[in-house]
Amino acid sequence: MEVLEVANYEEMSMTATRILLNKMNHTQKVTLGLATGATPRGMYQMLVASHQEKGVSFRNVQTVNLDEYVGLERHHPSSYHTYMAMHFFRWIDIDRSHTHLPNGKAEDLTLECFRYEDLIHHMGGVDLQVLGLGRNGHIGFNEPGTSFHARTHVVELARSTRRANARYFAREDEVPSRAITMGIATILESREIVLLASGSGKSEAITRLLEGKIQHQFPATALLEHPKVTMIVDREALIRQ
Ligand SMILES: O=P(O)(O)OC[C@H]1O[C@](O)(CO)[C@@H](O)[C@@H]1O
Repeated sequence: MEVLEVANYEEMSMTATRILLNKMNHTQKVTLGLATGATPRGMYQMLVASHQEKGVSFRNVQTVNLDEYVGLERHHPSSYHTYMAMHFFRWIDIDRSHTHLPNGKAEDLTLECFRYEDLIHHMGGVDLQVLGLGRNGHIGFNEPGTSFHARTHVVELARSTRRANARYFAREDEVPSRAITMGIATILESREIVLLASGSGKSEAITRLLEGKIQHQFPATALLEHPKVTMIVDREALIRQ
């Protein structure tokens, strides 16, 4: 795992943006795995700016997102479908039929998980996966204790995760209790992974990850098994706990 230490959130976002644009430049049709949450927002802003100000095109890009809440309509203001549209897709020239998220409203959720896995496979796999990091070490919505062999599946969200994400809902009890997420095995099949972390809130998680021991109670340590991971971490997140 390569660790890139950067000064702050802006520099983290800029470094991630550069890596994505470089991948787009060197691959004819690129499949990006995308994440939500507060962390990648700056990166999306910079990617949008590169389209609007420098004419970078996303026509050769297809995307798959890591996760979506179960039970939310795609147009719900707090769904990840809405997040992606508002922060990224609506501002760029990507073909919207090439952007994919799990359907949290599917009647048969098990079937939806299989469909999503199949879709990723037919897209040729993920060239570059962007990840945020949960304070409890989750990646996607893979909570502590999740099998590293898991593929796309339905998860019960940890209380701490629901609490952390309550800021995106009117009330904490409106945060869905379940989500569909790519599994750790699905994530590890990406050809390349970029993990982003910024701020003191992530420093405990980063300290644990940098210990370098694989622990099922800390899902992000699964990344230690992947041959091409770049971690972009700012100074605050690197302060040892
Ligand atoms: O970037 P944030 O908001 O700190 O969230 C970290 C992680 O938690 C999630 O928001 C899920 O709880 C992920 O989507 C994200 O990668």
